[in-house]
Amino acid sequence: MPFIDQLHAAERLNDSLMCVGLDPDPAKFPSPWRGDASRIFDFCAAIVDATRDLVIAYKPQIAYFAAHRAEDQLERLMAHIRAVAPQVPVILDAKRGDIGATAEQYAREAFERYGADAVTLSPFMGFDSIEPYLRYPTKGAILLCRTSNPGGSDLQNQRLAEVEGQPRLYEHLARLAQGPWNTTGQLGLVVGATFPAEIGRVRELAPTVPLLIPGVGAQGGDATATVKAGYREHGGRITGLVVVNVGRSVLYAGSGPDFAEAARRAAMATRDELNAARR
Ligand SMILES: O=C(O)c1cc(=O)[nH]c(=O)n1[C@@H]1O[C@H](COP(=O)(O)O)[C@@H](O)[C@H]1O
Repeated sequence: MPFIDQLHAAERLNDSLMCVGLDPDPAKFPSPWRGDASRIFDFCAAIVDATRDLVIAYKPQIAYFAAHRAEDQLERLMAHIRAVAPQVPVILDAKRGDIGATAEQYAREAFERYGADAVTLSPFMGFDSIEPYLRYPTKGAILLCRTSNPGGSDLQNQRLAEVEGQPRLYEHLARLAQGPWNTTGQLGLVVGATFPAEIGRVRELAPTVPLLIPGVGAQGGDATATVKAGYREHGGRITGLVVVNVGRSVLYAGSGPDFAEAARRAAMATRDELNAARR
């Protein structure tokens, strides 16, 4: 099933707009496992087991695995998610961006080695750096557009004097993703929850592209404002989907042996808050 259909199916199944970001940091693990990178799989698997009926997607961030030489644990985690939550799509957060020949290898890594359903990409190098991912016609490619970090404004908010109407860079990207770049219909855009006005602007320019929205929770973004700005429904059908990522506020909700139950409670509260904002 194509990535975007998978998102819609998981949204219906779990009544959820919430993605749990799997960013395992051994320094923050519960006490018996604290500091132990060999427990990355165990930690993430416990979070998945506790939240698999509450999410629209999972988003493992590859750096948290690679930094600890734990790619084998990421492979095991991908297999675990497929086994216990087969209807939940997995977005590999890798933020790749390189020339076509190298991008082919990154695409192979994301989709064939890890079996991800979608991958995050930096569009800075242009369409030919995105195109190799689009050769996998059912896979998602989610382009950084208006990121949640303060420095996101440095480039993304600049106006493009050469383009008619002088849109900002992120606005230009939103138009490309809605239109000419979306050759497979499987593109998404990353927009930070820390900039709700820009979420609304991206939604205007890209009315049907799913938005992956990180920044709720630890980065201070507001769940309700995020949904109001980006989510759209028409005649009982979702026309503008949002996939709202939460990482640390769920993963580290507890620090004792009951960490998975604490994560479930935090995840439930966020899912319910997101749902209340769309009803
Ligand atoms: O692409 C992303 O996922 C991403 C884009 C962005 O603009 N901001 C952002 O925080 N992220 C990722 O989203 C996650 C945020 O985690 P928390 O701040 O702990 O909820 C991290 O994995 C970041 O790498």
